[in-house]
Amino acid sequence: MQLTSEHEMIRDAVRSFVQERITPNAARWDKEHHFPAEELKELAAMGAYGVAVPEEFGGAGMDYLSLALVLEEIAAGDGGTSTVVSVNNCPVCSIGMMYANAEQKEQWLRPLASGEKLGAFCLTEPHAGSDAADLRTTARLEKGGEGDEYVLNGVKQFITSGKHADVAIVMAVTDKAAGKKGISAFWVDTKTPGYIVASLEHKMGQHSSDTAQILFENCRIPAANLIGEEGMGYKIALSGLEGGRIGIASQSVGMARAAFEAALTYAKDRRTFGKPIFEHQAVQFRLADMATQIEAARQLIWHAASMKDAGKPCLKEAAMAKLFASEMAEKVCSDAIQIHGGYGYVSDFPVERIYRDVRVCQIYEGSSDIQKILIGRGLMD
Ligand SMILES: CC(C)(COP(=O)(O)OP(=O)(O)OC[C@H]1O[C@@H](n2cnc3c(N)ncnc32)[C@H](O)[C@@H]1OP(=O)(O)O)[C@@H](O)C(=O)NCCC(=O)NCCSC(=O)C1=CCCCC1
Repeated sequence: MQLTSEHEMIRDAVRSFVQERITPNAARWDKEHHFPAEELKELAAMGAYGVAVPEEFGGAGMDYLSLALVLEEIAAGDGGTSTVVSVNNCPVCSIGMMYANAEQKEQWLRPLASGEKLGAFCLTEPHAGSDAADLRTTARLEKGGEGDEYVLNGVKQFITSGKHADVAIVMAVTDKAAGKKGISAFWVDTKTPGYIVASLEHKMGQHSSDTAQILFENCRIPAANLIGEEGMGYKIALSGLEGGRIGIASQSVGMARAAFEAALTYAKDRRTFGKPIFEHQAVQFRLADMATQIEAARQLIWHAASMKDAGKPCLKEAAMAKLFASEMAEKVCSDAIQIHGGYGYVSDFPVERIYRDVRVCQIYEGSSDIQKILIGRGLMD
């Protein structure tokens, strides 16, 4: 698949920004666990927070293919930064586009898509990751007084941007007896009393993005914050994850590309047995495999994104892209370390950090095994 000149322009604009403002800082952000608020604001001003959201709702008015390109470029500079941007686009803005009513689009979607506010997605719980329907967080409707309110109680785990987000989409049980159909989705202003950042995870990588455990303790929100209708929350969450998986696949390709480019540069420079190691066929074959795998993943992503842009169902295609790209990226980043030899294992070279950053792509937004479940189901259709 080929890009249009408009897509190339978007990619090149983000690439220039990333090379200037993100790549040179990524190692320091990793060491200092620094959240790049300033650079994220600049990305937001470029339209990166709501790439596929129409301009009438504050977005950049582009498409999912553009979003894939934007996320690949950001991830090539820094994995953690791309995760923050990815979540804000999908599932957060995509859920806003698909399920918010007109008032909610104004109140919640517009500031998120324009980059005025940052979003988080609260689905996972300490005991409910892959089995996402097994939620215990509750939302109890209380009528009267100042107006009808939902009262949220429970714990959410591994929440990207949980500390820095202004807005969270939260899935909670409104009718325990109804199982999957008893889950509802809500907009929550993170300044609401009872939204508590309980702790921050100490992660292997992606230190520039925060991952928090969030406690909901009698967190009272207006009943008007319900997204869609009661009982629609699980479906809302799963449909948001579909686009999110294209995003995670794209960031996997971005990180793999960065590791590959570092390995290629190193291989041309480093000499053994009287010549650059690039000229040893064992190293050249490894690089050839890496380049091929990256391009194959990219094409799967562009295919899934184009289907989404055409309004076609693409659950299977998004899962294939996410599965292939995240598995590929871990292998490519590992090979990039191998080409660097001992230097690949120390933090003087970027591949050590990129390998730590990319590893989680096989786990979050649905592990590789969950993607296989979705692909398998798609084969039955
Ligand atoms: C696939 C799965 C393991 C099991 O699905 P079940 O069989 O229960 O669900 P099933 O019966 O298939 O479906 C329910 C309803 O939902 C509709 N629908 C599904 N997909 C879609 C879709 N794509 N579009 C529209 N509707 C959809 C489905 O039709 C059904 O509706 P109906 O009741 O019939 O009216 C699911 O639980 C899953 O996926 N886990 C991984 C969670 C998981 O991935 N977290 C990740 C948490 S977030 C995360 O990790 C992050 C990381 C970093 C960035 C931010 C987020």
